[in-house]
Amino acid sequence: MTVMAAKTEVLTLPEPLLKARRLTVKIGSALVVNAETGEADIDWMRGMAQDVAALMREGKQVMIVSSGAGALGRRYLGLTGSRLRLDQKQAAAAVGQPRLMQAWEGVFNELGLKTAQVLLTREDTEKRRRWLNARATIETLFDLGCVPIVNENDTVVTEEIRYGDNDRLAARAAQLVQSEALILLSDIDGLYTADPRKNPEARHIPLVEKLDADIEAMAGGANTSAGVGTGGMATKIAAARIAGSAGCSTTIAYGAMLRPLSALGSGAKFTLIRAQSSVTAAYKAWIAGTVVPAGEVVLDDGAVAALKSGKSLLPSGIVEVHGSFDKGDSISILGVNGCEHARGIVAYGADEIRLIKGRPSKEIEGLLGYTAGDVIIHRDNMAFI
Ligand SMILES: Nc1ncnc2c1ncn2[C@@H]1O[C@H](COP(=O)(O)OP(=O)(O)O)[C@@H](O)[C@H]1O
Ligand SMILES: N[C@@H](CCC(=O)OP(=O)(O)O)C(=O)O
Repeated sequence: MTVMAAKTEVLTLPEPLLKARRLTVKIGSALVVNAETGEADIDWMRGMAQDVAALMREGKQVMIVSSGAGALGRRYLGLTGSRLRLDQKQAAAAVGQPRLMQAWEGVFNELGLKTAQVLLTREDTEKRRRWLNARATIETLFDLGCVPIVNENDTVVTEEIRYGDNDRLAARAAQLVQSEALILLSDIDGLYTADPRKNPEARHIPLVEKLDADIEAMAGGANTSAGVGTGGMATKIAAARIAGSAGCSTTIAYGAMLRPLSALGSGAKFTLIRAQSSVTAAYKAWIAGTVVPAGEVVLDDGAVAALKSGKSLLPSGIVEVHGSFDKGDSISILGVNGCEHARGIVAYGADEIRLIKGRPSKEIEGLLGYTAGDVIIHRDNMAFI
C-alpha cells in the first residue's frame, strides 16, 4: 500500500470524463466482495479510495454507489442456499450493509477522507419532496468534502417497489445530483455486439452516440457463473438511458483490477454511451416540460427584465401568487399582462410567498420565522419558454 504516494498523485481520465465536475461510480458486488473469503476485498477498495482521492484533488466530486450488502451478509450469517426468501435477503443486507460501510470508511480514512452512508429507495427518487431532501443532503455532504456511498435501502423495500439492481439506482442517483458522468464498473470491459461469454465473434463497441433499439437488443443478462451479479448488460443499458435523459454520459468499464479508474486514465478499453444533451440543458428541458405547473406567480416588469438578464427571482418582484403549491413544485412565471415567461422550481410554498411578496429578502426570516434563502426561484432552477 502506498498511501503517501497517493497523497500527491492526480488521475487524468479520458474525455469526456475529464470534463465532468461530478462523477458517480457504480461498483458491483463481485468487485467489493472477495469470492473466496466472502469478505470485503479491502485491497481492491483501498485502490478505489486512492483513485477517488486523486480525482477529488483535481477538484472533482465523486459519489460511489456500492453493492455488496447482501453478499457480505449472506456469508456472515451462513445463509448459503441459492434460493433465499425475500426476508432472508433483506436480513442479509441488514447485516452486510454496516460491514460494507465499515470497510469503505476504513479505506477512505487512511487517506484522510470521510464517507457517508446514503440509503435510497425508489420512492426517494420519484417523490418530489423526498427527491429534494435527498438531493440537499448529498449536496451538503459534497460541500463538507465527504464521499457519499449510496446503496438501496434493501431492508425496507419489497420486490414490487425496489429498483432491483444497483445499475438503475446509480443512474437515478447520478440524475439526482446532476452528475455529468456515470461509470459502471463491471466484470466486463464494456458493451459487445452480443454476450461475449456466449458468442466468441462478439465485437467490442467503444462509443455509442445514440442509444437505440439495435443497441438495446445486443445487451443480454448477467454472467450467472460469477454468482453475485444481478442485472447483466441489459440493466446497464437501461441505466444509460435514464442517465442520458438527464444529460449524464455512461461509461461501462472492467473493474476487477486494482485501481480501475487509474486504468481508464492509462488506456484501458471501455464503452462510452454519450448523452444527447448537457446536464443543465436536460434539467431545464425537464422544468420547461412540466405538464401541469402547480401554480403561478405574477411579476412586475422590472423583475421580468431581471430574470431575462440572468438573475434569480426575489420576493420583491412578485405582485401576485395563484394556486396552492409546495416548496419544490414547478410553477409558471407570468408578467402582469398574463404572458408566461418561464417556469421554475420554488424554494417556498404558495402561502409563504403570499406573506413575503413585494418585500426585500432580508425580511424573509422575520415574516416567516425561518429562511430557506433569499431567492424564491434560483436561476439554475428556472427555464424560459
Ligand atoms: N452485449 C453484451 N456485452 C457485454 N456483456 C454482456 C452482453 N450481454 C450480456 N452480457 C453479460 O453481462 C455481464 C455483466 O453484467 P453483470 O454480471 O450483472 O455485472 P455486474 O455484477 O458488474 O453488474 C457480462 O459478464 C456478460 O456476460
Ligand atoms: N443492494 C444490493 C445490490 C444489488 C445489485 O444490484 O448488485 P450488483 O448486481 O452486484 O450490482 C446489495 O447491496 O446487496
